[in-house]
Amino acid sequence: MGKRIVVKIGSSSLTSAEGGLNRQQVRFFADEIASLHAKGYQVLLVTSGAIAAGFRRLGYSSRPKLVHEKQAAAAVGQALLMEAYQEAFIASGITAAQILLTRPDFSNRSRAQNATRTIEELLKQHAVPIINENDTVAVDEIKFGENDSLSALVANLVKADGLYILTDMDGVYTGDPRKVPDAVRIERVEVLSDELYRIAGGAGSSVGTGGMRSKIEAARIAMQGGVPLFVGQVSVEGDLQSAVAGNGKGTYFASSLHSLSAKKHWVGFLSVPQGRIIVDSGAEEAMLRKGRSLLPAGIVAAEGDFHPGDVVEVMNGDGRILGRGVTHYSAWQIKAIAGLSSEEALKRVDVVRVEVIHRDQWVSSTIVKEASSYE
Ligand SMILES: Nc1ncnc2c1ncn2[C@@H]1O[C@H](COP(=O)(O)OP(=O)(O)O)[C@@H](O)[C@H]1O
Ligand SMILES: N[C@@H](CCC(=O)OP(=O)(O)O)C(=O)O
Repeated sequence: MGKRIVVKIGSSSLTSAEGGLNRQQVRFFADEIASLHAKGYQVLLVTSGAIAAGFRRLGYSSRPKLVHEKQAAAAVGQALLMEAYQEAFIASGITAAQILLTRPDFSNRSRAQNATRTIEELLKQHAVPIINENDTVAVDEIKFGENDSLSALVANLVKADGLYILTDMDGVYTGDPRKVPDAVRIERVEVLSDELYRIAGGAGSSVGTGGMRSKIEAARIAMQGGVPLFVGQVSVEGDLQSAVAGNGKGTYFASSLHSLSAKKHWVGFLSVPQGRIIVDSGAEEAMLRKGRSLLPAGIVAAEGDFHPGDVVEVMNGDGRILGRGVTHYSAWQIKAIAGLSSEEALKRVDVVRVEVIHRDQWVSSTIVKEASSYE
């Protein structure tokens, strides 16, 4: 692996269940990063913990649930978090820099370019960019909520050589080890499978948010962006170096051979879907396994009010989201042609092309192999 890496540290590694920052842990991680920095690595840190660090100080007895309460807690906690990191990094002579991002900072081209330029300049000056979601302004529909996906998008944005998602478990197990005692660790993942999504559960602690599920989603984003990743634990001195060297306590994910085009990356990870199209099992099979476009015959129904050119989610009859794509039909046009042959559909509505979603504008939400084989 090369020398530009993104390290993500979760709330569960930095804070206690009762709320409040564990400064010793902050110092520990800063020292681990400093020793890589001293070896010439460019390190970007994506850190969670603002809400968990701030809620008690603000007077809540447990992690708040309502959005505006979490935002208020984050406003307090983010300052505490940065203060602790600044102090810890200064001890190693490293300048830390705060960067707060929201989803539009990735999806809007000029904002993404601005963020990239700032990050490149910080790295050039040997600083460590410390990134978190801008919790106080992120509105619900576009919020990451957990930082796993954010860290994967950052890794793709800066074309990192590796992403290291650190958590309180030493890897992805065949079941949540807190609930399945005989679960075993998965050492290496070459291709994501439905099985992996099934075994990855939610958060194990009261401060963590995404659990293993959001780490698998982050893996999908990074792998398809061409970035290999590690999900695991760094708990004693030297663990981060071992992880970077390839013998860490965790699970390694290979990057996909064919990374997604910029357009597909936007459709799959950055767009905000405007509605849903529900498809039958034949269409599901054609789209997921055979890399085909979605045709009117496979459509069951449409939900939401969307227009041609919008991004929509595609769902099967069991309520499972299969992926996202750009629709060439509006919601009402879809209602008029659902289940019809292509020939019949073209007689009923005036559209530019018969495919409802073309395979070139579609990203499957599960299996990397199929998704990238469409390229
Ligand atoms: N298959 C699995 N393998 C390992 N951990 C799992 C699995 N499924 C669920 N988990 C849970 O995910 C938790 C880590 O996620 P989370 O609490 O969100 O941490 P963080 O704050 O570090 O992001 C673990 O503590 C564990 O209980
Ligand atoms: N941006 C939020 C992240 C919330 C969170 O708990 O994320 P994570 O620990 O990565 O599951 C914060 O700093 O509190």
